[in-house]
Amino acid sequence: MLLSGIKGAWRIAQTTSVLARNGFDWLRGDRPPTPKLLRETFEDLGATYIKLGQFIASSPTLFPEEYVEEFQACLDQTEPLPYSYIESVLQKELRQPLDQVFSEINPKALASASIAQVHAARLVTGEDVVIKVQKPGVEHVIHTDLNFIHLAMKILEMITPHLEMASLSEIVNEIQKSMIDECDFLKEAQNIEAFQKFLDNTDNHLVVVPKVYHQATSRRVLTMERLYGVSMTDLDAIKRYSDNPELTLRIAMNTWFASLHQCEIFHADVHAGNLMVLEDGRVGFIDFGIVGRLTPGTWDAMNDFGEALIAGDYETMANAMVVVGITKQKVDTVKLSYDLEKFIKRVDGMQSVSYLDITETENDINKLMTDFVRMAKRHGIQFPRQFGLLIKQLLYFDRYRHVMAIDLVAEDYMSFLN
Ligand SMILES: Nc1ncnc2c1ncn2[C@@H]1O[C@H](COP(=O)(O)OP(=O)(O)OP(=O)(O)O)[C@@H](O)[C@H]1O
Repeated sequence: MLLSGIKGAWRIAQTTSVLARNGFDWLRGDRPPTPKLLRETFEDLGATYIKLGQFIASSPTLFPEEYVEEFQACLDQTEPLPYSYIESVLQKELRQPLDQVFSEINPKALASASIAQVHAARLVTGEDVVIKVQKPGVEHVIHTDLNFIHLAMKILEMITPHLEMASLSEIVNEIQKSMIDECDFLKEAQNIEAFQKFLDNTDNHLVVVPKVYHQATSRRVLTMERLYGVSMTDLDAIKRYSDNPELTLRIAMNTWFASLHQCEIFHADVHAGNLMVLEDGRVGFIDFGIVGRLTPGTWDAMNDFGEALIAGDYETMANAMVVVGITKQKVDTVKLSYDLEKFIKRVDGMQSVSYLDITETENDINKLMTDFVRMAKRHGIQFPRQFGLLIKQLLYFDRYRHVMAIDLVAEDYMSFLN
């Protein structure tokens, strides 16, 4: 889509003024901006750039560690927009009087991020729902921000000088595609329903995803069943709803692992805030905006990796890493297996940690991820982003396991993997 008309012109003016305010002289030179300056600028520039920042934060396999680290702090919680704006999006999108769809909508937002705002509501048919409403203008900005592509290429080129132009433009395309996907709530609805189908196929009644109400859903409005419970960040609250928190976590992990090869998508953003323990003790998965897809080859290698991990067979793990990664040189798998052993022992040694705080956990996990990626790079292996998402998720679950003092035996891992 072309950047056109007054809105496009306004957006250019807006971007230019933020850049000027933040002293973006570096754009004309060769020196990259400091990670902090870049992050603050992205936050000022709004949704498109915040998403670019989050992409950098979640891609330690691609970007330098100081940027990945700094962008963990890229804020995606914003002041809620006044309800009148949200109401106008709802009216435009649902194309019918709102009181024919909802008997009530709470004007106070439950949550507000750069792309969307979430409100609690009730359908005229009586069901309690939440409505995720895209903020006005977001999709237009993301579709038409041509100067975004230009600027993003320039920024990425500066912070990753070792990457070739071809891979850079591939990355920018991937970023744009994932942003556009995240703005299409019909896609998110499809992801939720793909996961539901997987739960049905595997007879899994212990995990739920919110039911989607299609009569009140569009590209910019997602109306779904309201799940009542607590997020998994709150260990004490979990204990209130579950007699057996270990089992609850086991169920969440087990389900996620099974989805890797039995579901067409996997949830690629399962931090504790997106996992809920419901009042009846079941586990709820929410926020399917970021998902991954595994190719059968990656799944097989991942499976080998997992089985070798259980058996303590570091050389087979090293071979599996070579299969998944992109290598330009011959990898010395014996040396790699020594480094892997050291790494796994370090992860195992982090048993003393006893918090589930989201930021702290993110920090620790990113540190481990960075080290893992650095180790692979030292051996000439570059991982695709999907594999990075997967390993990060594994480290997350490993952290939950330690925090909840769950002693998983080898059979547990095996059952997760099969
Ligand atoms: N089905 C639901 N039932 C109850 N609460 C929900 C539901 N869906 C979302 N929420 C609440 O709204 C918050 C934001 O929802 P969601 O994560 O889908 O939006 P988001 O804009 O992608 O936010 P973020 O990316 O910051 O997590 C959740 O953390 C949760 O508190």
